[in-house]
Amino acid sequence: MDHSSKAVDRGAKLLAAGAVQQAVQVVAAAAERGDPDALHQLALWHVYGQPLPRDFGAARTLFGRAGEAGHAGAAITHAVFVALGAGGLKPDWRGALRLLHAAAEKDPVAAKQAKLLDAMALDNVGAPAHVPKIEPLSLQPRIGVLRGLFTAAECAHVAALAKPLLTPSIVVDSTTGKSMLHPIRTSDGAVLGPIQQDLVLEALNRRIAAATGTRAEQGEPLTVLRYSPGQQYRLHHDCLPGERNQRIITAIVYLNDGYAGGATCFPETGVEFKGKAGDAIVFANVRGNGQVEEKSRHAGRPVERGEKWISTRWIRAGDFDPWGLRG
Ligand SMILES: O=C(O)CCC(=O)C(=O)O
Ligand SMILES: [Fe+2]
Repeated sequence: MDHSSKAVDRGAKLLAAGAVQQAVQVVAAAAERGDPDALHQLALWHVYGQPLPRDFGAARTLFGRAGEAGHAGAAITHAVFVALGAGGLKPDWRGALRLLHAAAEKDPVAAKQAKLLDAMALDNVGAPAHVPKIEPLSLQPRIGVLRGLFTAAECAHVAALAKPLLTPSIVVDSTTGKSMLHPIRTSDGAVLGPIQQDLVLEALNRRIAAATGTRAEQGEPLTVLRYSPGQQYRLHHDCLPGERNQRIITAIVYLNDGYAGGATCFPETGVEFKGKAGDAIVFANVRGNGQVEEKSRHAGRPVERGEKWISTRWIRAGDFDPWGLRG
């Protein structure tokens, strides 16, 4: 958030100085007086679990109060929390839409989201009425294409949401503790988790779930990657070593086209694919018996000219809720 109240600024300074209790007191007192930024700050602290205990139920209530007090971003996050069932409440898609439409009356950002959502044919639980059929590229392993899974406007929306959050793919070397370039992936990336996302993104996540025959709860947060010329994703497997709740399916939506290079390829199958903006490639990372499918190894070839934008959804075997958002 660009602007914040005096109390929130003071709280940040106190926190930085190690005066944790005072920081919380100052911000909580302002929140009690109805300061929207202070209410929002308390909500975020309950999400981070620092300096307040992690509590998605409390965060949800505070986002709601901050939104009602006029904090536009909080109203949007509140709608997402309602849709997701954050804090152990029942997911409520209709309720979330009502909240967003109410916010849209005053906030142009919410209005734009509402417009994108209004253009989607969704049922009562936010699932799409129609999804494209998977066109097979390979049967063993299963690799297929979903043409036009996202519209051009939706692709632009996802990219715009991620853009300010993109950071270079760096990893910390476990022996030296130094940051270094990621050895496998050289793109810039952003993870659109519950507090970065909006209802449009949630509807798209539900569309990916419907199109892959999975439940949205199985999905990791949507990740956006941007490759500049020379950047690539070297040959890898999406399964995680030793993971019990494995990444069984990957769905990659191409958010743009027109760049040179950058095809997605599966060397062990001969499949090489480059989608048009809005197309998705979907593939299985495990076999029918749940064992890792080695032939699903793949790479994003180096981009030669222009920028390549994709969003990836890694889909787990079971529900994925590492923060206990749904209680
Ligand atoms: O950039 C690509 O085409 C591949 C991306 C990828 O492998 C992934 O996101 O898991
Ligand atoms: Fe991958």
